[in-house]
Amino acid sequence: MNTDEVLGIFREAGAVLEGHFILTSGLRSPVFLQKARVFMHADKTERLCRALAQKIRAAVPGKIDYVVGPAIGGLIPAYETSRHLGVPAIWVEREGGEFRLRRFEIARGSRVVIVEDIVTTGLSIRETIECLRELGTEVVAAACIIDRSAGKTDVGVPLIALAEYEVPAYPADRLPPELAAIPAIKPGSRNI
Ligand SMILES: O=P(O)(O)OC[C@H]1O[C@H](OP(=O)(O)OP(=O)(O)O)[C@H](O)[C@@H]1O
Ligand SMILES: O=C(O)c1cc(=O)[nH]c(=O)[nH]1
Ligand SMILES: [Mg+2]
Repeated sequence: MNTDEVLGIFREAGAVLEGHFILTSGLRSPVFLQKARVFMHADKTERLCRALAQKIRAAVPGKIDYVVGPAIGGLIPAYETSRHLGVPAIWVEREGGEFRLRRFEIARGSRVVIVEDIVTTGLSIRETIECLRELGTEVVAAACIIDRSAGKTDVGVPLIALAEYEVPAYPADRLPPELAAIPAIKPGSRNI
């Protein structure tokens, strides 16, 4: 599946929003990919995640013990991708602001692949890697549906993106005037 097809699915679902958005990194952007509007459709989610699973299989040699999704955005794509990989899906979720594996036990040395929805700065994936490494697991790769950095983000492990789509993002004190003129909203779940 190529980038146009992935973006086509997002557009068809009404998931490409325009306005003034506060991203999880604190950056501001005129575009927000509201993945929930895609993931509400099982057929669209299946198409995307089957293709992502194929890309992961081609890129990751050896066994994968678990797929790990960072909640909330990673829950559905991690689950659906794991179904196509034939391995269990678990998740990390925030407790006191930090990602924790609250509901599962995982053996030290387990080989895991993180599956995210969207990557902008890679902050959420790096936080997930930190949590998983503290548990003694081996993070063999991370994957996402759309990489908004278009390959520029370094998360410290190979990042497998189904699509790369570069979208502008600005520090809050360096907004272009047309963005500063629009009230900002924060759609994601960090700090709520
Ligand atoms: O690469 P980054 O700069 O970390 O940005 C991408 C992250 O932002 C979103 O999560 P968010 O924390 O907004 O909450 P959500 O998972 O509930 O959507 C998205 O799900 C990714 O996890
Ligand atoms: O960077 C983010 O927080 C982010 C960007 C985006 O387009 N979609 C999303 O869910 N999160
Ligand atoms: Mg998220």
